[in-house]
Amino acid sequence: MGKLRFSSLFHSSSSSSADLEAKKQNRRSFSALSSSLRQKDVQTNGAAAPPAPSKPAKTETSSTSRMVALARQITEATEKLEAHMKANNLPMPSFDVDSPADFPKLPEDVQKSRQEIIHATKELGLLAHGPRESVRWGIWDFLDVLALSAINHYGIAKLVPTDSTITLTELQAKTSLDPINLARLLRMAMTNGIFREPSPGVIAHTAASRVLAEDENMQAWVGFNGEDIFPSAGHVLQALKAYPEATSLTRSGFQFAFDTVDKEPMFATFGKDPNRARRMGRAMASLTGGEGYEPSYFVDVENGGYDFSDLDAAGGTFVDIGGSHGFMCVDLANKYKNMKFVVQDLQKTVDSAPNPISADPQVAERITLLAHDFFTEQVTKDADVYFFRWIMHNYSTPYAVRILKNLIPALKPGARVVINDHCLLEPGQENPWDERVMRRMDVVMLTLLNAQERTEVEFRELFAAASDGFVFKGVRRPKGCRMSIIEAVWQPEKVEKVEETAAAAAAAAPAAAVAAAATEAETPAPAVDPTAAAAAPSPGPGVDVEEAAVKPVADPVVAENGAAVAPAAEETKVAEAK
Ligand SMILES: C[S@@+](CC[C@H](N)C(=O)[O-])C[C@H]1O[C@@H](n2cnc3c(N)ncnc32)[C@H](O)[C@@H]1O
Repeated sequence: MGKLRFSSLFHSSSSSSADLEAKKQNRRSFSALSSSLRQKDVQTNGAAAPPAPSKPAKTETSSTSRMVALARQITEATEKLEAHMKANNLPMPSFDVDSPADFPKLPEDVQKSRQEIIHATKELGLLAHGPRESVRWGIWDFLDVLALSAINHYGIAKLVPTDSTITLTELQAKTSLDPINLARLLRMAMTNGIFREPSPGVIAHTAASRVLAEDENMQAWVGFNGEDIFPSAGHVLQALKAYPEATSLTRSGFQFAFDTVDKEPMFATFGKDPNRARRMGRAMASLTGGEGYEPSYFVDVENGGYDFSDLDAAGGTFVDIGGSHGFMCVDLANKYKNMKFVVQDLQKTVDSAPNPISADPQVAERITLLAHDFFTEQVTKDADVYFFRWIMHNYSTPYAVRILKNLIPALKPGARVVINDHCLLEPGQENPWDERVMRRMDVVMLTLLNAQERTEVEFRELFAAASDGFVFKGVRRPKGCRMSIIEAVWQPEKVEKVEETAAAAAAAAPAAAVAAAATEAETPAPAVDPTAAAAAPSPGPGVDVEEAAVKPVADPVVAENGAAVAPAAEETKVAEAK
């Protein structure tokens, strides 16, 4: 049950191609299963219909008309956006230092126009550059990161007054950067609308550089990207060459960049450095506070969020695993007045949560914070919902399967497992803005953690790999939200049925054939996870593949904030949480 039946999938392949296939499957999904499921999923999963596919790419000969079509689209969409802003007395977008840093929440159709402008200007720009020049200069984008990262590191934005200007010489006196390097970095950033130079040698803020001066979470976001992700990205090729399967938490670009290969996962490194950990925490706050990620999308039923009315009527229990400081449970408890909530996270996170968790006692008394490591068996038994938000995408398949398996001993029939994460659509199905963000996030996950964003098929396979008892319910996505709601329900009778069928087949088959089949089904593919291979002898027949892969790093360094976390001392029953 729940074992990855690798060898049966490719028993006819040569051993080297089988190795390769096993590595691929361990990383992303089980491709043979994927292709057979893909068509069915589209028809049966109940997910919100994907947006209309973008127009097929035009051939070179029609690029002139495409350019004009894009220009018209940009004009129309811009006029629509501007009309809305004017009609509502909203300030027009501008680089001016006093311009608002964010758009207000726009009606759906106006937001769509805004997205069209962003996408069509990008496409038009690419066409106008032409293929060769686009590639030549596209690869230089890392220099934008370098300039912004240096400006942020030296805190230059905070040294520039918001209501006047400053000369480069004056600015230099306030930093250790000499005027020449200061000027070249600033002028590079100015090509992206960050700072301006109203007269030679005189620097002033734009709206964007002002954000950098005033928004601490944005400073952390730039710092985390520039000083942690950027060096890691520069080492991904090295990591992939050394460990092409790219599943281990201790062999990603991050470890190659910071000399921690086979020593510790990124979160453990951050756990030893409070400043770096704090910066990442703030960077995450910046990200998750951004457009399309607000927790309200999950709560707002009218907009496609999750409706817990039935559970509320029954006084049910919701467990937020890796729930940080419990903000999602606070939002839900504000809406649902009878449900109980358990927020589980690592000890350090639980210890730093606000106390009380809400100023409203009716909310606070229904929320329990509990130290629990999700790489150990679930301690809150018989809850109605086990919820993971921004968790699964931090882990490659072997780890993610282990996390799901750890739920099983606590699950009652009908228990729901709800994941709130990105869910990748087929290329061209996603709206272009979200597609860009999500594809980038997928590669960030590879860079730092050898982890990944997933498609619906891959989520389905994750549950299937954990146990046949998880019945996949599908994926849906609240309107305007970038995160999807992925759900499975625990139906243990399914496991029993599968086991009965297997037993009946065994009884009917000749003993020798059954023995051979069993060996084949349970023998893991070679080298499924390099961490396992390095730390333990190759697992033999009957060894659970994911277990072998996860074990060496699950204890205890896998803890995301780096704490060496002991499993919770005692089991917590739902009753205790009430
Ligand atoms: C990316 S954050 C997501 C937080 C929250 N769910 C949200 O939606 O913002 C991951 C969370 O998982 C917690 N975490 C990491 N490893 C963990 C583990 N082994 N057991 C429990 N929680 C863990 C972290 O402390 C952090 O709060």
